[in-house]
Amino acid sequence: MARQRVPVVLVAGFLGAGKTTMLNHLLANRQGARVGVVVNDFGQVNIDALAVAGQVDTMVSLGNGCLCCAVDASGLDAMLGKLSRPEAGIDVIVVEASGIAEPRDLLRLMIASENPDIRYGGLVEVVDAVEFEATRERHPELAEHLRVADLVVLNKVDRADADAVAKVRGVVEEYAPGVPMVLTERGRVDPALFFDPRPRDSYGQLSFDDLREHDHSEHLHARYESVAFTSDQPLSPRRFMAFLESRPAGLYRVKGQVDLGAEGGRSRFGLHTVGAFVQVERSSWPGGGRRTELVLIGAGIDSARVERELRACVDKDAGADERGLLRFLRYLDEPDEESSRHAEDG
Ligand SMILES: Nc1nc2c(ncn2[C@@H]2O[C@H](COP(=O)(O)OP(=O)(O)OP(=O)(O)O)[C@@H](O)[C@H]2O)c(=O)[nH]1
Repeated sequence: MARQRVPVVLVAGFLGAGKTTMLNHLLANRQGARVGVVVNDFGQVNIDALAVAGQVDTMVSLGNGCLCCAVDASGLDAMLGKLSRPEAGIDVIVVEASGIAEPRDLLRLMIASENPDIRYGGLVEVVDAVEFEATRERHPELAEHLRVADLVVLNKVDRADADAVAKVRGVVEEYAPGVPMVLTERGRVDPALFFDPRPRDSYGQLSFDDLREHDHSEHLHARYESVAFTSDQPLSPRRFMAFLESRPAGLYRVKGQVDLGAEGGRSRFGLHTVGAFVQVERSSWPGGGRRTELVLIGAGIDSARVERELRACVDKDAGADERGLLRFLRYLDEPDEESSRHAEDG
């Protein structure tokens, strides 16, 4: 089995948009997952939630100043390296950019990172629905931030009326066509958008986490859809690649394993996509046999259509399409093969 890489989620957004509020919500609702946090200033982060997870010693403060200025590639890499060590047992790392950090630079650092223990977990841009117009005027670079985002969290919708929210949505969609968007109050996104909860049995003994009061505001969670797809027959590499390359707008994450009918030992393809980013890892099938299992998560996606499109990829003769498979291998993330890439680059 391939080593589990720790996803690194980048959270960006202008001053006061609600990044820290969202981070605290994630910490309070992390369902057993261990969260590593990198922020400039811990002042408002719910340290209790981290303390409960026993992660205090692995927290890394950047001190004063903007994250992008404070770290060069090796600086952030070193920090991520510390947090992603298998011994740290962390399931997800959230990097909160300061109000003035350039998300594009962070994204570059992430994509260029050679740390084998991490993978890109998405760039989330938190947008203040009330202040959107004012922020846009003051910071025209907001357009660029939205363009590179994998997910837009349109926050503070409780403070804007429906017309105003619709208007902001329209502008965001213009700047970031096809980028999934969730509407939130107090940053209450569903943590499953970012990371997977830990299976109960991996907790071991009853932890503080089990005793803690959880945030039961389920109904306030931003809505998203999740589609599970399985197939005992292999998928045609060509058709599956076409599906990946024209993923429906709104599809934020795809994760799982794919059987493309390939022969040989390491023919299980583990797949992670977030936004436009695609990462494929190769490993052996476990004893139980081969089977495609995918979970697709998005906001405003047509689940029936996604399932139909995937079903149409099923091809019992998939293994015969060696050329198609070779093309798919471009996505492979291995040191001696062409590494994973951002779809924009290709
Ligand atoms: N009404 C309302 N207030 C919110 C919401 N989200 C956050 N706030 C408030 O907005 C203020 C700013 O939120 P923060 O989470 O600190 O924002 P931030 O993006 O981390 O801010 P910086 O770190 O300064 O960039 C706080 O007073 C929050 O309580 C929301 O959805 N609705």
